[in-house]
Amino acid sequence: MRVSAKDLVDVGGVDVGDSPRVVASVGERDVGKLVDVGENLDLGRVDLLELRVDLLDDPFDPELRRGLSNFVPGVPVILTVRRESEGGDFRGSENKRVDLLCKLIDFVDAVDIEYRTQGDLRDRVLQRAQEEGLPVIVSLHKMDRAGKKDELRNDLESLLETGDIAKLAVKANSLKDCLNLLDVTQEVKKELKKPICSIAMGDIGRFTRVVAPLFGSDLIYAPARNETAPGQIPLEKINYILKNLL
Ligand SMILES: O=C1C[C@@](O)(C(=O)O)C[C@@H](O)[C@@H]1O
Repeated sequence: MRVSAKDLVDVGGVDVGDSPRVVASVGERDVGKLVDVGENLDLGRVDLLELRVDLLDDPFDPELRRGLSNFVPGVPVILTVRRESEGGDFRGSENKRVDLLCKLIDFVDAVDIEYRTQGDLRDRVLQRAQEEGLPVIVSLHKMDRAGKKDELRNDLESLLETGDIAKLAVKANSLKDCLNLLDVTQEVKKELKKPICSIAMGDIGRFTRVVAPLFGSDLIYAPARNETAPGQIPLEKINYILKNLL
């Protein structure tokens, strides 16, 4: 296995890899609302922002660039244009999606690309990010299943071979799925010491969103306003739990 990721990854001045970071995920239908979320966000404990551009009614809205520049001063931004098969809402072709990612990369601090993106298109994003000196989160979303431990381990290792931060989000259909994911997260973190994020989506997996950091997961995604994935816990609750329980 050739793991190229560093132990600690700098996302716009925030280190990812040594302690859990809270990512507020912003999913709005238009740029005006997106800017409004940015202006009114109670930062509590928000380390990073994720912009879910695929959730905009018009992801190509020229106003978006203006909205993105200095979105929330001081808080680094991750760019995501999620494809439909992995829980997103982007309706155009894969070429268009990758074009958009590459165009908007100038305005952000990190980019998220799905591992299963067609090879040459994925490489385009990786190369563009490298040119800009930006870290890449390589993500894999299994929307209806998790898989056994071996599969989960392979998934995390493949992600780490491809990008700087590995993000594995799977649908938990049983408590066993959650335990497997936590177990594998702990093992991979212990062995490879690389930045990873593990999430069990859905109601059954909800608790993993706050527990996974205890097992070595480095990112906690929570909605800035609207839920952007099944089973997310509101940001205020995440903050409360981090402050009082973890
Ligand atoms: O990949 C992820 C994680 C996520 O799917 C979640 O389950 O919280 C939310 C998405 O916005 C983000 O891009």
